[in-house]
Amino acid sequence: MNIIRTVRSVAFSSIPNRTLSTTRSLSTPSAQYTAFEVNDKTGIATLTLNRPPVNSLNLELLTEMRNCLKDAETNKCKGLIITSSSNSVFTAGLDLLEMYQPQDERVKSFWTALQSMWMELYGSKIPTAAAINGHAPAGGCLIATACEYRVMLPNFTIGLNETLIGIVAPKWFVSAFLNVVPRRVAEQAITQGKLFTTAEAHNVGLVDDVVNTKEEAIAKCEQFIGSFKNVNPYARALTKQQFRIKELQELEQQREKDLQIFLGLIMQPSVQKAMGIYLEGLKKKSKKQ
Ligand SMILES: CC/C=C\C/C=C\CCC/C=C/CC(=O)SCCNC(=O)CCNC(=O)[C@H](O)C(C)(C)COP(=O)(O)OP(=O)(O)OC[C@H]1O[C@@H](n2cnc3c(N)ncnc32)[C@H](O)[C@@H]1OP(=O)(O)O
Repeated sequence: MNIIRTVRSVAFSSIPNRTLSTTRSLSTPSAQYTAFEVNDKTGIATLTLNRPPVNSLNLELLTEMRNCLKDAETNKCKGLIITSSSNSVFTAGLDLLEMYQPQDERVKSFWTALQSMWMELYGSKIPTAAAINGHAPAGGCLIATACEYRVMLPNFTIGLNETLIGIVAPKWFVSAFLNVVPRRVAEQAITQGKLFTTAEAHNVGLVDDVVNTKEEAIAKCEQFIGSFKNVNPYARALTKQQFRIKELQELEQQREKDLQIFLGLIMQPSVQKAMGIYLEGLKKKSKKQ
């Protein structure tokens, strides 16, 4: 891949207890919806989702996320932090327009890219952390739970709300959720399509910490990644794999079947109708604001 390296100085003087540092921006020429930077001092990469207004995950954004993750691993970064450029939305989840009245080839590529992105993030060798600085419904929660650590800002929401849209969260969405939330809480919440407030999410273990600002969230993620500094990275990666291999193998072996189930479900007229109504509701709400 053709990686452009630029060196960009970032003054951290406004952040207490931080020495001046630099970040390298590694970005592919086509990067449109993401910013990817590596802190030269800590070796930690930050992937910022930047697809206004709500960072909904379309094929291009998913592809860019995969490229960033690959860059972080190839460049032997100490860890990866995922965050958002928005002040109110981490990501609104999958771009509903990819699934509503979709084109055949595009929707297949879209779902396949989502599967790949999830497997690469969930199974990543390097430590991963989510600085959730906004709402994280559905696919947003999927990305957060694929990471090893989550910190969230107050008064936002997170969860798997698919049933409220008339769609079903696939098993692999649920499996990562189950890593952090007790089974009974998960079953009730996901069948109800519940979105947890930050405080509720913290209470059930869906997020590990709550802080007030994005800077504090990034610092918490750095702290988490830094906690592995005395751990052999190879031993760490293999140990992580032992915890996650089952879900990864399950999806890898069922990829085609999972795609066909997805297509079968979203192409049902009743599902298309429910999605259309949901989208319309979002648009009406957006116009009122
Ligand atoms: C056995 C089963 C196996 C397989 C199953 C198969 C398939 C099903 C699996 C499919 C899985 C899907 C997971 C998903 O991620 S679906 C997406 C779920 N996301 C949501 O429900 C979030 C919807 N959005 C919101 O609630 C709000 O937008 C949000 C709280 C995030 C932000 O609110 P805010 O007030 O800041 O913004 P809005 O005014 O609401 O929105 C601005 C514009 O953005 C559009 N929008 C919002 N979300 C989406 C989205 N997810 N996709 C596309 N577009 C979105 C919204 O319509 C506004 O548009 P305009 O009016 O400005 O044009």
